Amino acid sequence: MAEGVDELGQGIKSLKVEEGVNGEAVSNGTAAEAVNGKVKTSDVQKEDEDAAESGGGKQAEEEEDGWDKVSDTDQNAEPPVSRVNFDLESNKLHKVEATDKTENDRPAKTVDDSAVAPSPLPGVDTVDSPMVAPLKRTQSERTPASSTGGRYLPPHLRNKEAAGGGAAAVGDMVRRKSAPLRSLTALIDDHGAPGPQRQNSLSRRGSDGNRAFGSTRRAGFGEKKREWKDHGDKPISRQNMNPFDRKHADAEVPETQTGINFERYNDIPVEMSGRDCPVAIEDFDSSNLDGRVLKNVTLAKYTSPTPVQKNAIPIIQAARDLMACAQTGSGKTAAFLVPTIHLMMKIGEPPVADPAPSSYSSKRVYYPTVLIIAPTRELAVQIHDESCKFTYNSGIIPAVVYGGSDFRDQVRQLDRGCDILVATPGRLVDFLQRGKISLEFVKFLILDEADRMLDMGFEPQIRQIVEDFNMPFGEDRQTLLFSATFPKEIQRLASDFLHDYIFLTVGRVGSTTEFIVQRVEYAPDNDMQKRELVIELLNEVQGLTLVFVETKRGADLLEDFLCHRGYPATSIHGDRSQPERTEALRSFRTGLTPILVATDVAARGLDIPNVAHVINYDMPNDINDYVHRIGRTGRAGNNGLATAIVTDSKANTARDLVDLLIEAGQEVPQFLEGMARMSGRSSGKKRGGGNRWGGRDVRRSDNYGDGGGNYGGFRGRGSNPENSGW
Ligand SMILES: Nc1ncnc2c1ncn2[C@@H]1O[C@H](COP(=O)(O)OP(=O)(O)OP(=O)(O)O)[C@@H](O)[C@H]1O
Repeated sequence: MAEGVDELGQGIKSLKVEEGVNGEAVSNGTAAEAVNGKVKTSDVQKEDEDAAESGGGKQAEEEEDGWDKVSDTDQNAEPPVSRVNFDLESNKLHKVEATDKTENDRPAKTVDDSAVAPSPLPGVDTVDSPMVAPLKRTQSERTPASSTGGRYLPPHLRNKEAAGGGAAAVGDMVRRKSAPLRSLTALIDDHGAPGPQRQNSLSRRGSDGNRAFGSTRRAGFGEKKREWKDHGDKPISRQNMNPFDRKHADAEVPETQTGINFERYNDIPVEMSGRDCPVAIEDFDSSNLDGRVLKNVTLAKYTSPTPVQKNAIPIIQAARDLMACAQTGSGKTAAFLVPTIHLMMKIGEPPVADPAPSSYSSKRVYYPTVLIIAPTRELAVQIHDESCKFTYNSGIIPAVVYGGSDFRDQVRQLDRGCDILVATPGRLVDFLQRGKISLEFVKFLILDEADRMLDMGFEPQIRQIVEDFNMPFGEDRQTLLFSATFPKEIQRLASDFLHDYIFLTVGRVGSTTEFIVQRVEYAPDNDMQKRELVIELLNEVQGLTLVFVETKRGADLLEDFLCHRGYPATSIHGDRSQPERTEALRSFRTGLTPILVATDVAARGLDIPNVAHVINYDMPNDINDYVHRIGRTGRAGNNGLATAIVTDSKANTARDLVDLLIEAGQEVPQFLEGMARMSGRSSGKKRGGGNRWGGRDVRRSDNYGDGGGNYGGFRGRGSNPENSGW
């Protein structure tokens, strides 16, 4: 039993805590894996997402077993939990009756099949049928043995070689209208006057002969541009609401007190590598953005672009694939949404956007043009909300699907339109396997928090989504990867999904912003002492405070402790139901409960204004997680404070932390230096020098191309030698 629990009373005593090494609480069944000589927590502890919550398909569950089964075990093993809630009004603690979390909190996995189409049969031609054909290609269709001649082919080349055979055949099966075949760049060329940067870039590229313009490859959009329809009186819920009207959404959330200080980013170093990098824009007005999009940018009160936006917008407008790395809170979401929506306006609606009028939900298939994948539900919802802003009054309709919510509700939402689909991987695979969503007309694939999406937890599922469900590839799809961190090995893996991409860094890859003051405190491996330290820190700094812990149970315990001591706290983690998670975030955002105890489920992407202080109660084992966690404060050029509590059992993190602090110009306490020396692990190379954080474009350190930033003849994993003139 963890120390300090007794004092919390009977309700808390019933909580069971496993003791790990050094008495540290660990989640039941958690697997710790040694990676590169350091311990990396399993994805269960990270609990990022969908995990066991992808509502249905057996295969989806099996796919997820590899990285979430432990979570199931954890839940099943957990005894009934009593909670103590703090009532702000009465200023009292309430003990809530014991509930069996296993039964009550666990999101339903089963889906009412009556609401969805039955599994499609192979070989059904659905040209005139509202029922969809199987979207999943078989292995033999993807990689015909004859086409490979028995030699090993990396996954990205398999698709290409198979395109003339199995893949194309299956693609034909699901094409609902006989649209002329157009590549993405041909569409953009035909359907809109390109901006100056893109013209330059495209003509250069054309003269290089590196990319097949006007390719006759199947692309699904017609010769004739179909404008995005004005949906008039159709009930399109979110579109009917003004996303800029604070009345309908987070009206209770105070406006950002400190304002946006993006001019503070102006000195930040920007690096681009790749062939024919477009010139950065200076302001939104000179960006040649579609008028509707520009209007929405103004409505969002974005007066000038952030550095990542200045550089990413013209790259995306030029139809180039992009791997972009920029610091937390620096505006990456708009950096990919704004130009993508601009291009959607240029190319118009795909021919399948119209459902057959008589189609019932259960038989309809949804064909997004843009697919955005994010690791957590909350982040998916946030990106969807941002999409609603930038597509306002454009006729383009964003939708979001994520685990832990009712499948049928999400199907109903898709009925209103699904031009931009934001999804978490598990629920998306579920929809795909049920044939409810087709990726055949996806022109833009965006991975937010891309390094997380491609790490060992999510990568198999992302690969499955990209390779097994008929999504266009190569030049028929534009792929955009964004994150604040991009470890080298993930960069290498990511290039499987990219085509002749540009690598953009704003600031150092994986660095923290200098607007965040970082402090490090030593504490013994003793929860009681750590908790007292947290109380001290809470007394010291007023304002919204986010406290990160390692385990779900640890989050519950700390929340209860704080409430017991009269501190208004709530928590968010993977064992809480979706309504509980949503409510916890809302209550934190609005300041009703200004302390949020969270696992890594809240570490990435969440944009909560005015978080004053991030406390790492448990240091994460991976320094990249630390970067994302502390990035919840100091956003949009504002100041922030982060305090890390380092214990002896976390000495393995000391070296990376020291390097990071030095790089960010922060004070390094002596005890941490000592710990770093004692831990016996030397970082070897300096951060930013192409080390494992991936200080820069991995293509440079891997001796690709000429190494000088011009990769005209660069041959990355994602490039097809045939197309790139090799
Ligand atoms: N050009 C701009 N002008 C004003 N505000 C902006 C601009 N771009 C982005 N913002 C705001 O800055 C905040 C941070 O943006 P965003 O969430 O996109 O950051 P991020 O780089 O994706 O962070 P993270 O790495 O944590 O995901 C948001 O509140 C967003 O609305």
